[in-house]
Amino acid sequence: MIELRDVSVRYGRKTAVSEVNLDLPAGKIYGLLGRNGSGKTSLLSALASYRRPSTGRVLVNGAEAYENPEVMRSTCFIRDSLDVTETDRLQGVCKVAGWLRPTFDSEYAAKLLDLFQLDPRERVMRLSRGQKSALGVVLGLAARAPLTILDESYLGMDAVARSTFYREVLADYLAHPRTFILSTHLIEEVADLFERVVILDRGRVLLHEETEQLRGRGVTVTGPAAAVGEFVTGRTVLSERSLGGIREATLDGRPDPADVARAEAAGLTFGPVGVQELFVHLTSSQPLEATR
Ligand SMILES: Nc1ncnc2c1ncn2[C@@H]1O[C@H](COP(=O)(O)OP(=O)(O)OP(=O)(O)O)[C@@H](O)[C@H]1O
Repeated sequence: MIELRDVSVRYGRKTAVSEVNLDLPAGKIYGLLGRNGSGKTSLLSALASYRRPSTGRVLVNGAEAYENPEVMRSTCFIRDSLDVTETDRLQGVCKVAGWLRPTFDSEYAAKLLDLFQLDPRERVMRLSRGQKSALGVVLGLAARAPLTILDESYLGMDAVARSTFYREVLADYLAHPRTFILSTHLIEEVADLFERVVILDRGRVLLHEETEQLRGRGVTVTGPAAAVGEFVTGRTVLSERSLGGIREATLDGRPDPADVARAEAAGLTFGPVGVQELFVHLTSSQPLEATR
């Protein structure tokens, strides 16, 4: 269990994280979402003991995390800067990771390098942006750390590499259950991985809930444009799109079951809502109003 108690992170007069309280039970995949500058990296740095919170405490299994060798050994934090020697070859980087971390699986690392088409003899400084991110994912997954934190680890990766990344996170999590925290701006493509979602907004926790519960906060309604227009009148529409005479609207909140039954009888269909749409709605100050 990871507990954050009144955690604040300040840089001089700037408060990046403000009195955050969170309980994160172990053995789940968490998605950490938030707009640019909302404090995700600052919070993760405190969580990973890379930074002492300006106020408050981070506890891992009841023990103070900061400068705690036991906690640091069981935590792997992959961030933008990667914390590796630029002139090293990838095979050397993996070797060092193996020396530093007893749980590091060198065979799995070699398999992942191959999956991401990374040449083990290449030097870190010669990698492209996306390849560097892939190396971060290799190090993060092969570390098999009980707490694995991947901070925007997809940056620059192409669609194939990202899909490999998500597939491997899920497969390796199922084979070796542990706690993952992934921060991302590519919400929809990764949302299915998350068991729980934490949304930060201007340094504060706006929401922490099961992904399914979050999806249940809204509903999509699809059907003939006029009928959908009639149904959404007076309701909050998060987004909508039309194709030919068909319109799909995403609504905030769950309509009354009797209204849904009547609408279904009239040919409208209802479905779950996307996490990204809810995120945009919850973190932007101007939701769309219902229109006919
Ligand atoms: N070293 C620093 N010195 C001063 N201010 C900082 C520093 N690092 C971050 N900040 C500020 O703290 C706030 C939170 O930054 P942080 O990087 O934690 O946000 P983020 O949610 O990770 O953002 P993004 O999604 O854009 O990466 C921002 O306003 C940022 O300008």
